[in-house]
Amino acid sequence: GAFTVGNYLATRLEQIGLKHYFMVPGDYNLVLLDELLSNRNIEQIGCCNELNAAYAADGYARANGCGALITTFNVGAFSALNGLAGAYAERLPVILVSSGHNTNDPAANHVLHHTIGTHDFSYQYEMFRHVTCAAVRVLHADNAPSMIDHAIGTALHERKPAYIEIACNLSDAPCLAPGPFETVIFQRSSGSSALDAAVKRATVLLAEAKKPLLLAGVHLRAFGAIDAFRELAEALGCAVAVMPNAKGFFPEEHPQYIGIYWGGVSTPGCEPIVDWADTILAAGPMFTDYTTAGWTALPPPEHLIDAQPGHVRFPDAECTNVALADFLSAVARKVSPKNATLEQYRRLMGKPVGETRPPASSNPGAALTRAELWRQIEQEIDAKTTLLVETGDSWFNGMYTHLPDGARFEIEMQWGSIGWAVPATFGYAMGLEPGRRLISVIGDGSFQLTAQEVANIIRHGQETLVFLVNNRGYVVESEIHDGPYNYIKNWDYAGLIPAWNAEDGHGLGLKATTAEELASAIERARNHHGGPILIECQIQHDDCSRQLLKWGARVAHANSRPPQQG
Ligand SMILES: C/C(NCc1cnc(C)nc1N)=C(/S)[C@H](O)COP(=O)(O)OP(=O)(O)O
Repeated sequence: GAFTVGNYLATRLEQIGLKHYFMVPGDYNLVLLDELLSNRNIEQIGCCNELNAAYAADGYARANGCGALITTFNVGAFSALNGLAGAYAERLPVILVSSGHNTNDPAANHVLHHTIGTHDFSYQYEMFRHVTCAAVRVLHADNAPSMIDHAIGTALHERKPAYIEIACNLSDAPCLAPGPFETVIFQRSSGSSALDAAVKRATVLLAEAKKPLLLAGVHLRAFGAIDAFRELAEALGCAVAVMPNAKGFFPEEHPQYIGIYWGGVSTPGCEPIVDWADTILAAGPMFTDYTTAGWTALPPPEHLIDAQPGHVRFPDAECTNVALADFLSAVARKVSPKNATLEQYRRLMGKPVGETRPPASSNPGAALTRAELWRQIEQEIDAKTTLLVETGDSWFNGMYTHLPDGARFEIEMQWGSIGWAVPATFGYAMGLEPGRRLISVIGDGSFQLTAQEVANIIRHGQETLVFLVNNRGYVVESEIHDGPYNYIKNWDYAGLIPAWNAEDGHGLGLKATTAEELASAIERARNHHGGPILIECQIQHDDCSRQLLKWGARVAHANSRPPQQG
């Protein structure tokens, strides 16, 4: 039959590669949910709340390329706002669709439920405009195709979230059939002369350099430039470091890899080489207070070629309208090998050592420590594993965990909103390709924000392994600046799993207070099927990474800069 607005939307969501989308129902969106259900190629996934639905769509987008969620007006969308802004920060194309008021209500001067009780219905749209790259309000069916395509196409081009509001009485209104999909997706391209100019400049600088070095940045994945970066690395033959939120974007077993560059908490031997380089080509970096360890790890501008998603900044010029992948590939074809930085690293460090780990604890019955926990986690990571770490000391412990070729790493360093990890774990696993597995490491403090989404991990039988690090509170905060506010009520975390199982779940909750209890819990996890395994790992509050101590001091110092006088 004729297309409706709802199944126009469903067709586009299917065409951008979604197999699932997340939602919480509400009276405004029930008809839209029916229209979406009529498309059998995409599956409707319920979440416990809309913040979790947004985080799940974020996690799904990390595994699948993009994500979507459906909310009801105001009370649903506003919970999702934090998750949408996080998708913006993390450069993930998450599409939020919120149902809105009936198109007759403004003219009827109605006041409506789920609003702040005024006659202005546009404030939700106004708020979402600030955290999306495109925001549209469909208030007439005629405009639905162009508005929906604009929002979705821009999100995919910009690698940022988009907002689509659809009046509730338009969900099943007739609308034109969608045109060919190619009209929606427009690839990021470079101006040919702009690209030539940028490549020429970079080639000259690299030809003059005696000791160039490559630095991988967080935008490499969002803008499809991971392969181009590797091409350039292998053409140059120089040392390659990665920024903390680009971990895993260059293989850690590659002979040119020299580790994480994170200032004073860099992988041993990495920082001196970055400091020694005379030209650093950073590909897609975000230099922030966190990624520069409180501004202590900023490459000097006079040595820096800063290649961003749409432009390249040189010490003395900026070239715009240049796509990152195009730029890196083109430069790769022009440069000649210069391996001085790699040679120097090998003089200093011998074979790449990465982070040296202490040996297994001599007494397996001793109280579990952070070092032993992560030694055992590292052993679980293989080529099919993704390691997802929540904001907390898990950032630092995960950061220095070795990734075998094929392993992946997920971190939300730019937004850093605790509570992201449980729903993101749910969404990531929903989009995971068959044969791969997910291990998530989540602190007790973060877990308490969105824990209930574990019930949906159980509902869908996802066999995710979750390490719940119970160190009795907010240790990152304690190490930056302690106070009574960093201590929380303890939960029986492993004991929650049977509660969420109820009569039909197959989750497994285990506790580990010693090395041997952890080893046996992991062994049981290997043989558990039909649901997630949550291992509550109990360690001391101050048993944190040395990197957190050093990084925390620098971030605390950056936070405490006095206001500029005068
Ligand atoms: C409270 C807060 N950050 C402040 C914060 C507060 N609220 C939101 C939504 N996001 C945030 N980052 C942070 S990092 C806690 O130490 C996390 O505690 P936990 O999950 O237990 O991990 P660690 O103990 O390893 O730190």
